[in-house]
Amino acid sequence: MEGMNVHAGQSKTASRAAASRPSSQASSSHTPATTQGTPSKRARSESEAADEDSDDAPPQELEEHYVTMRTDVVGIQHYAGLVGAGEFVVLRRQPNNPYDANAVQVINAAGTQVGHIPRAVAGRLAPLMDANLLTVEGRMIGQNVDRKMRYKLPIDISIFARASYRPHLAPELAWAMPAAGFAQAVRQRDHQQQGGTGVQSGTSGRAPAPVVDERMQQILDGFKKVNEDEKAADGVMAALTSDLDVTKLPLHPSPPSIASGDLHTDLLPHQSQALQWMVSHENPKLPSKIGDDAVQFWTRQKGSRGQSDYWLNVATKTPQDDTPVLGRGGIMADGMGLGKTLTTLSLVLATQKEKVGQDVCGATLIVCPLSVISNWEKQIQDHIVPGKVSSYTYHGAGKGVTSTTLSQYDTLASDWAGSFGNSKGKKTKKTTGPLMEVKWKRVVADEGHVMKNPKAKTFVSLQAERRWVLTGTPIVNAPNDLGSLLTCIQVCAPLDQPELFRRLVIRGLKNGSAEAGRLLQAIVGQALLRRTKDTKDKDGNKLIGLPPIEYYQCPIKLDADTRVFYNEVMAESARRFQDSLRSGESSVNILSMLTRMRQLCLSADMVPASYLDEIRGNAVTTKGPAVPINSLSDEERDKLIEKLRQAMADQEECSVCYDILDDPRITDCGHPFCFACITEVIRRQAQCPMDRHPISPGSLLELPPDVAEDDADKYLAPPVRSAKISELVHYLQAFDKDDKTLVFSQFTTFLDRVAAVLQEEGIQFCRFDGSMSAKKRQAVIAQFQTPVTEANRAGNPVVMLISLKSGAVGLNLTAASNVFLSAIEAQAVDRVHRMGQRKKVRVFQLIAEDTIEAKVLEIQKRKDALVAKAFEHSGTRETKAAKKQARFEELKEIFGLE
Ligand SMILES: Nc1ncnc2c1ncn2[C@@H]1O[C@H](COP(=O)(O)OP(=O)(O)OP(=O)(O)O)[C@@H](O)[C@H]1O
Repeated sequence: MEGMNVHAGQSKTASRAAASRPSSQASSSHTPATTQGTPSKRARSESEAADEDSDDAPPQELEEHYVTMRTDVVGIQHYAGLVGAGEFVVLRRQPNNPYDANAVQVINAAGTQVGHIPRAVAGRLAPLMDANLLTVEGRMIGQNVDRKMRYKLPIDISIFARASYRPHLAPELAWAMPAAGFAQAVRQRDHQQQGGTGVQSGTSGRAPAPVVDERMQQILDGFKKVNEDEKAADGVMAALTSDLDVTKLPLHPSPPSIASGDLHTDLLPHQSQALQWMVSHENPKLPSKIGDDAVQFWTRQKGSRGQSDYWLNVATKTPQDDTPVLGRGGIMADGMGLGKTLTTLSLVLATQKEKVGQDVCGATLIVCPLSVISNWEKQIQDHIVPGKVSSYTYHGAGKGVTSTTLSQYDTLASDWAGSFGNSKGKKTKKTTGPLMEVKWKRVVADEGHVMKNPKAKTFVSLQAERRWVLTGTPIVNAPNDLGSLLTCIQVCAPLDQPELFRRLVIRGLKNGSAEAGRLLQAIVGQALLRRTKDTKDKDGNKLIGLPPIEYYQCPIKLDADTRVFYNEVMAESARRFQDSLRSGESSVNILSMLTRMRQLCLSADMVPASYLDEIRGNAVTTKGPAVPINSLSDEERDKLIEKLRQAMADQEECSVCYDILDDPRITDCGHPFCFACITEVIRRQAQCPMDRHPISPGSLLELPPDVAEDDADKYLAPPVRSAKISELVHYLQAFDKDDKTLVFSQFTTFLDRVAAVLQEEGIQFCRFDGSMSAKKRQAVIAQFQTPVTEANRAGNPVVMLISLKSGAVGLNLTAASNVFLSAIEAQAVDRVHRMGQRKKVRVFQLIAEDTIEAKVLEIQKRKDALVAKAFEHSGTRETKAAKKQARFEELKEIFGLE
């Protein structure tokens, strides 16, 4: 989506201060007809789309630049808003203006009104704006920072709209063209379309350098690649942070330590530096005099001729009299395993005596994925002297815990669902409950890169003095990830507003503007600290000494029966895929075929024998009426439940939204969907999208409440020895008997099968997956992290079977020195290759020869991003249409159809 030149007509820039977008889409006599869709259903603006899960965004047509014209902002004398030359301003419709129903307000980046657009211009623009046919943006040419009495100020107004509207809109906008008398603004492409700002990295706004230097080029090139290749993100981060010499960061003068009686562990130097950096970012100070470097982009400026000094935001060019409010916090983005948890706990200790504002409690709330909660508990236990920090793990309201009780702890750890309700219905955002009632001293989002809407919105709605995001991967998919993090920490306002960030940074980056790159670099310099395992200290040593990693790729030969089955499935799948490409039919079935082929590579029995018939279309399908679930036999019902459970375990996608099943339901004809998706389908056509079987709300079945934990073992599969499982066991038996090993899989059903064989072989193992409670997870990790000794050998697991989805982030599993993976997943390897690891780490990839696995690896080498997306079901920021297109391309490649 970021790649699209879609601009918001009603920017959110000023939304904190004032009104929201007019909801009416009043049709007007100016509304042109179009043969390409109804113009009144204009592509949503970026700001609208950003309010929702971007995956849900409908396909959008690009808006393009139509015209930039120069006019005035009038009525300046009536309003308090100050503007600087070059400042981006918001043009907002004001339909309730008592003097002019067509009024268009001009609002500065700080959200204060500056004036209006002249009545004649507004009269032309308003109907088109109301009909959502175009987007109008303003950039000031004049300024009133000197506060001299003025009635008007020149402004450039740019109009953007869909390309397909041009034949109809162009006549409507003829009045804006130069020939019609309007002075066409000098077309400063770099400014108008690329969001130029004139900001120099980390400084107080010198003139932009005209040439793109090498490092900047690296940033820009990197960003072009980030969408395609996650690995490029690391390079971009390195380039973005290269301005800061991290070796020169000051140490904390008196960090919590063994000597101070607070910790059992002394901080490493890089942690002490991080602590000092965090403390200073919680207490930022505005520049004390004119000429001092900008802080969060605010500089002091001299007022002209007897006027008092004022503040100028050098990024947005916003001048103001009021002292700017600086954000407190930042993004602690040290690479994985550098000890961000202990650094953050030290921040809690080091600031325990700091004064907090009125009504603010002294507690730090840490919000993180469920799998990471136990890590916080464990690290508090391991590193902090008992009694120094009071901590509590919060698993949700309803247990009688009040906000008053919560606010009395020093730290609280909570998972997202625990804090804010689970996400039944994707857009749920719970903004009530005890956590929302407390004014926190500090809120911390751990593994903060998982924060997308609505999580980010919920995090933003927590009341806190200081806000932190901890993440080892600040850019996951796109540069806008940094914008989202900025929004979460509310630092560098008003750039923390998504709309402005997109306008000033993202658009420019997309167009290769060095100025936008410099602005981003400056934002990173203000708000983010990042070192990696490869960063060297001032003596040239790595920050943490880690043993080496060795990677092994091990080819596996499928057994003869599986090979025959596999070849048939592959041939049939490729044929079906080709058919679907020809007919334009959805690729739904093909995606599940892909999953089936991957399962065949793991263990043939994961795929039912009837599967070939099913994909050949020979399976009997019921075309009778919708069957109410309560009329099914127990046996039929159990079968459906089992099928749904399997779909969940395999992380199958919903065939309607192409996303992981959310709040799943299974139809009586046996197809799983998200509840919201299938409900919408039923509303429209009451047929199963997979086989056209009639369905109704009554023919949907949901999973019964969670299986009791202790029953989990009863799901052990029969001990089937596929080629891959046999090879895995062979390796495990060859390892030193005290070596510990992680076996990752995306399919928990595969882990079931491995478990059965390990049990038969007498190899001690434990499991870690999404079905386990936080308590059980913590117990399992503690058990696995216990080194093997003669005394405990009997009950000490040497293998952990771990689900990739729930175990790849945030865990400390340094007891293991071997890792088995299907694809090299950096995050999974980082569970083991981190501080505390003493042995050499070996990473094994068991790849079934001449299969989709091998093919994918081959592609991976050529086109990393393509494969990453096909095999990972992690959400991205692509629109649904873009995602679908990308998948098609991936599949074509995998099936050898290109
Ligand atoms: N100063 C220290 N001395 C010894 N061990 C430490 C120190 N600081 C942290 N550790 C240990 O290093 C390991 C990694 O720390 P931590 O989990 O905080 O990393 P992280 O930066 O949060 O990584 P991730 O991004 O993967 O969550 C933990 O086992 C932790 O206990």
